[in-house]
Amino acid sequence: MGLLLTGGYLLDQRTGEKVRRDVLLEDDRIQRIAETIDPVGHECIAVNGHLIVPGFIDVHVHLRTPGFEYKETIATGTKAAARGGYSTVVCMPNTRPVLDSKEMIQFVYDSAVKEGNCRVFAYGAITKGELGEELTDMHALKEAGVVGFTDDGVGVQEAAVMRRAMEQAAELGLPIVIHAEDESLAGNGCMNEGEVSRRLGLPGIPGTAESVHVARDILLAKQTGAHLHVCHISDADAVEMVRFAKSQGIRVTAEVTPHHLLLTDEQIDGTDANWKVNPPLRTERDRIACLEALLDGTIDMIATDHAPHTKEEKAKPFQTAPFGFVGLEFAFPLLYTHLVETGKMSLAQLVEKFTTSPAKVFGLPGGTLAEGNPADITILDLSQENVIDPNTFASKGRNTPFKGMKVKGWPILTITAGTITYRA
Ligand SMILES: NC(=O)N[C@@H](CC(=O)O)C(=O)O
Ligand SMILES: [Zn+2]
Repeated sequence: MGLLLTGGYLLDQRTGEKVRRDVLLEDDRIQRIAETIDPVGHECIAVNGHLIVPGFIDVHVHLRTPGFEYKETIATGTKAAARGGYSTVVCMPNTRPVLDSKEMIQFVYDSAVKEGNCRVFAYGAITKGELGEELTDMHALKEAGVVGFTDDGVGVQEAAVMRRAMEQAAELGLPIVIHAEDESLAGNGCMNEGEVSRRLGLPGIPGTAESVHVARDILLAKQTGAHLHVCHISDADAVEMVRFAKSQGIRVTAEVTPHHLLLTDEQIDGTDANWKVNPPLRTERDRIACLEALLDGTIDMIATDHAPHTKEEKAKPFQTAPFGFVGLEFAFPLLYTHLVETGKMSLAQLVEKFTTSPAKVFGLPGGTLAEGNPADITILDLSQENVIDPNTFASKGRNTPFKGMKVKGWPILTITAGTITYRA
């Protein structure tokens, strides 16, 4: 007996057209895709004309375990992921202790088996304790199953440390995933440096704090042959560097967040730390550069940088509150509404940035719907319109500047490895 999804539509990958298809799942695989499939002997779910897409993949998620379980746990973070239509997340190592050893990776993977609600992969740290000094045992981390290396949350300050990390990563065939931030330029900034920060009298983080590291690491990737992946790109010059690197055949990929595609520093009044994130919301010029780069393929994928913090932490003054937004539970409808419904990008293109592209870049399961592939599936109701209401979140974090926004195109069913993980 299989699980049969009847009466739904798939997106034709070539034409972007919606085509009527039944989809049969057996165990953890897609068994069959056809115009009609005989329901006899199967458990049926009537999809009622909704859209069937591959389960979403988010390569930048802070699950906060171990050490910060008061912000998020693997149980709550992966439940939030399933509600947002995600089948797979890759979690960040800036936990306490840092995920910088085989044992810590194993701990996260064991916990995910026990309490997870989607597939969980982890990055291992580049340096021990994310202190930027001593390289981790990257070989051991690979054996433990990491999908890449990052010191996310902080930049690796020493170019020579990054060079050695890239040499190792190139040998191991895994990506170096960068949080691009030069601390000597970022200083104690709390928002983008520019007209708005000056008007508000708040210390700024210049775009160069990001672009200088992106440029440096592209050159090191060229030198070492490592695959460089740029996290949460937000600065127009950094985007231009990635475009140039790709044109030169340097192995670089990049992700952008929903907030850097939709928001700018002009919307910040300095009173609400739910608008504080790193990298900071930048200018309209930067935002447009990110959007154009997403459209022309310079930016490969969308990642939420889901970074939960407590209400108390985010109630602090703008200068002292922690950086970060949650994002898993509404990323798709948010972008569907603002990018697809407004005609800026096609539905097929948006889905690709949530699925096929991250799967391909990181070699993750899922990402495409085909017979024999993993049964990782999301069903979207493109006409359903809801308000983003933090009180309904499964995440412990409520910190989002998108609160109260009405958006369309919500996930109504998520299936991971053939198991229903969310049903509206
Ligand atoms: N993005 C953020 O503003 N914060 C992240 C760290 C990070 O992704 O850099 C966090 O861990 O809270
Ligand atoms: Zn980061």
